[in-house]
Amino acid sequence: MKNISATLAIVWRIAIPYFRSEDKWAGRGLLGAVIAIELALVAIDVLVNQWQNRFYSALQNSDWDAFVTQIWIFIALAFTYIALAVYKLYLNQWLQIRWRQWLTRHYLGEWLAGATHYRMQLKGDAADNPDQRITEDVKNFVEQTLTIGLGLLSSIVTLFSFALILWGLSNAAPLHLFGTDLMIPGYLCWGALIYAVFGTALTHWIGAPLVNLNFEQQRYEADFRFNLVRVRENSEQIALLKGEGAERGRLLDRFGLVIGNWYAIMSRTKRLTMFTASYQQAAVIFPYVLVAPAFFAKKIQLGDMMQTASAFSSVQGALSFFVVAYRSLAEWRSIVARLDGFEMSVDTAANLPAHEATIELKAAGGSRNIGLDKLCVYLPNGTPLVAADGFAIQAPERVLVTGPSGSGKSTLFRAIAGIWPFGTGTIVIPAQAKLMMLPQRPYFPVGALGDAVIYPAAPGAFQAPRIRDAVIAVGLPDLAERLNEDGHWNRVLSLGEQQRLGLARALLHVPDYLFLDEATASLDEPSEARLYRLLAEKLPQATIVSIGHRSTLDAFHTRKVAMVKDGAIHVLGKDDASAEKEPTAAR
Ligand SMILES: Nc1ncnc2c1ncn2[C@@H]1O[C@H](COP(=O)(O)OP(=O)(O)OP(=O)(O)O)[C@@H](O)[C@H]1O
Repeated sequence: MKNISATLAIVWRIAIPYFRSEDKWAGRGLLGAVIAIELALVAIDVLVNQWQNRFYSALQNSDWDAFVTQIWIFIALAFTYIALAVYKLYLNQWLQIRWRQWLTRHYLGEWLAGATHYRMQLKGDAADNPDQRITEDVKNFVEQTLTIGLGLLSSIVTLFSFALILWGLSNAAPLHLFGTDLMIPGYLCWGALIYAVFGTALTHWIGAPLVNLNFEQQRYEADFRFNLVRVRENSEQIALLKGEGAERGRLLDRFGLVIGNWYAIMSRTKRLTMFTASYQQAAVIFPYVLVAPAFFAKKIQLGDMMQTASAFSSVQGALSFFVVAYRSLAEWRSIVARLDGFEMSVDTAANLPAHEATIELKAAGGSRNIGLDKLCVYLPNGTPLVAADGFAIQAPERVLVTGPSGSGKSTLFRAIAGIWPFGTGTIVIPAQAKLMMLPQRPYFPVGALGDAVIYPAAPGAFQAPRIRDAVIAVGLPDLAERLNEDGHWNRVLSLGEQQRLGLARALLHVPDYLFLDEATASLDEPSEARLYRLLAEKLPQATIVSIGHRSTLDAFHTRKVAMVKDGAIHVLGKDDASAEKEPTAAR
């Protein structure tokens, strides 16, 4: 019970914001219409139930006129039912797509706000496969919440309407046993109730493990899909390393989990279906058994008996809502749990400062320098990695940061970019300063080459000739002619070409601070030198901070700072490797 109310509270928390959003009137209107239709359909069921009594009585009495009248009534009821059923589905689907649209935008907004998506990864796997949560889980949540919610409403209304009818029929057809009438008020109602409670309890007992099994199934499926995507993304590496055998093994291992869990679901579902199917079959005959003695004793007519059977099946059907919907409920609960996990993970990542020791990022007016004060950057598990104190990057100098692999150079850049929260101390950034980070492997969204180069600016933000000039300037005249061509550029271009395009991106965006994290490491030394000279010429005001291992880079920087090991951590510029100097090659 506690579990159910906790799940319902989560459903409420996930569902309600849409009905308070800017689309609330459409959402509420559609929901109201769908509920009204659902209730109207129950009313038609009640009318059909009463019609059954009249119809079978007309048959039993061989009354032709009454029979024809009942046929006309049935036609009218049937047409109304068809119209309502069509619009029930249509409006329901309409509501589903609007709700899903809103929820997807909402989740995308939260997931892609700041660096939340990145921080969620840093904090481990509270929400595995966010892609699945934003696609399938949102879709299924909306669909199933409506199906289950409306099903429940319809069951409750049906239950009360038909319980009243059944109560009346119980009095008209008293329980006739061993030649005597037993006056048990509403005995048909009680019969249906006992039958349904017994069914629900047994269903829950048999089906409870399905909730967890469904949760696991979705996780295994998503993991399998994710690993297939990774193979596709890294297919060149895998082909070069002849890793196909290893990949096949790994993928089949993951698929094995999908299969194993599926067998568990099958076996559990088989047991559940065995019970629910038997239960539903028994429900067909049960009401006849209850009223047959009264019928054979000629206490009631055929019409009464048929109406009773139909009303009983409606009451029993409504009471058995959980029996019938158990599998969907189990799936729904696992979807709700997954969305809840996603929301919590987004929340934790977005509010990391509230929970952990975090680096304070300060925007300073006036100064054009970046300052690192009493800074200690940690790994996500809390291990200190790199420290810097009283360190300033003075605009527009050119700094080369060197240090052994794994000493924390890239992580320090991430901290300065504001996406690495773990640590203590302060990073002061000039207010309004435009920072740009260029990694060794730049990211290009799939699409037109021109749009990929200017990313993250929106398509059209730069005039085509400007983009062309930048691409030519970095030494790619052939690509400058293909700016409108669509492609997966990270896959098509060589790493050196990608790095050149990364620099073209920097030329277009004109940052105040440009951080190059081995961003030219795949170029030969003369090309690297040419590009550094290009940066000096085109971005004279920019402060450039590079990470690199090549000694030839020295010539393009005014200061070289080393990461020096101090105990377990590295310290930035503890004893500056070289004094300030003029960059020889930039002159
Ligand atoms: N998300 C993460 N979770 C756990 N550890 C991490 C994470 N990112 C980086 N590290 C660890 O932090 C250390 C520093 O990594 P970083 O990439 O900053 O090194 P680096 O000095 O730039 O090395 P390189 O010169 O090889 O590029 C490494 O030991 C790395 O394994």
